[in-house]
Amino acid sequence: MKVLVINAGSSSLKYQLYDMREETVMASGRVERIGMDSSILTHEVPGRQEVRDVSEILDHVTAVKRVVDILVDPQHGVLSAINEIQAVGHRVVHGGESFKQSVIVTPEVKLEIRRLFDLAPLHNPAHMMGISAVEANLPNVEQVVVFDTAFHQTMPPTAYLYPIPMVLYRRHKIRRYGFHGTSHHYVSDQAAQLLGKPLSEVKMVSCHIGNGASVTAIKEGQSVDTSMGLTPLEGLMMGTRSGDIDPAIVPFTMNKEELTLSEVNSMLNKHSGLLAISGISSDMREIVQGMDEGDKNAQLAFDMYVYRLRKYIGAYAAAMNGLDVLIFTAGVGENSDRLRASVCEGLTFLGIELDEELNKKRSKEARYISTENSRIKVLVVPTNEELLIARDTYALVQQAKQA
Ligand SMILES: Nc1ncnc2c1ncn2[C@@H]1O[C@H](COP(=O)(O)OP(=O)(O)O)[C@@H](O)[C@H]1O
Ligand SMILES: CC(=O)OP(=O)(O)O
Ligand SMILES: [Mg+2]
Repeated sequence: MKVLVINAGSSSLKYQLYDMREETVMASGRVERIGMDSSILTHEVPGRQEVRDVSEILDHVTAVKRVVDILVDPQHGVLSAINEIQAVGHRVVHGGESFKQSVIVTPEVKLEIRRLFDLAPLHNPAHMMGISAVEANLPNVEQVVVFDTAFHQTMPPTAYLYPIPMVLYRRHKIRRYGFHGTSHHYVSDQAAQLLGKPLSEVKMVSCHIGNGASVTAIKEGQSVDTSMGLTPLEGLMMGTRSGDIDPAIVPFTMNKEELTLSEVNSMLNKHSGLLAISGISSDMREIVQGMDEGDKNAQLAFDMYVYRLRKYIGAYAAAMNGLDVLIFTAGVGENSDRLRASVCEGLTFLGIELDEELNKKRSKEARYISTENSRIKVLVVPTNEELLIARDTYALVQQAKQA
């Protein structure tokens, strides 16, 4: 079976086409700047040269059409007809409390995703556009949605409730949901395999450090706490997001600076984090470069980022009364040995001992970066959310066929 995986954002759409027989990626790519003056489609087929196409793509329906067209293109494509795509799996960031696992898309499921627009205004409307765009272009294909929140539905109320009036939870479902669950789930499985131990025997802290960043405490293979909350703003300092701040800063700043709700939201989501402190960039590569050139603000941004991450790791070790494995994943976690070294430097009291050589080695494989004697094992595990989405999609569609 061929499964197309789609991660639709507000102005971008990433895709991967899988052949599920061997779980191979046949093609992958992304459409960027949807709805802007010139959109860019980048398409890659393993072993062939990357294709870049600049044109006007005004909406997600057109974006999916372009993706389908290039997949069947005689020169750049990998399929002879579009009906070879038998199922489409979508990443959906917010599944609220309704979805504890992936599901086949039905009218009820779509209604529920719409109901959750309020809780993930940057993400869910874009995912819904992706789903509708597939309906328009591939009308007879089964669609599956895989939620970032699903893996975290095992958290106990002590972890997911906020100490605010309970009526807000009852009326509006204000609670911690957590995100990047597909990634935390995938890397914890991979880590257990690498260790050769069942998940039931290990306490893990998984650090997904990309553009968005979150930490999860995983006990017996289940998420027991995670740093993102009602929305993907809480927790760690990120590229452009503040992470944890005193909530009183919101009304105080609104008052002093005469900001509207949407302005303060934009300040915390898009103009904070590494970008705000460094004044340079939200990209960790540029921060590290700035540090090396002696830029004090870049150094401060890096130090704050590390300090806040280290505090979460300590907190989650306490939350689980122990820690056996620390995992780094996603763009920064997989690629920045500097970040990993700095985080671990302050965690020797826990029994973490990093192997400098192993930490510096570059590889696409899951690997140890701690010394043999390190009491807590430290791993780098490349994430693969798309593969988990493809697997869930395949499994659900197979099940539906047999039913
Ligand atoms: N070699 C590197 N060193 C430091 N950071 C890196 C490196 N390569 C990528 N990154 C960081 O990874 C981030 C993207 O991570 P990624 O997980 O792909 O994010 P997302 O999926 O949220 O878009 C970039 O913003 C960049 O800061
Ligand atoms: C939920 C979230 O923050 O996702 P991303 O890291 O893709 O922005
Ligand atoms: Mg990501």
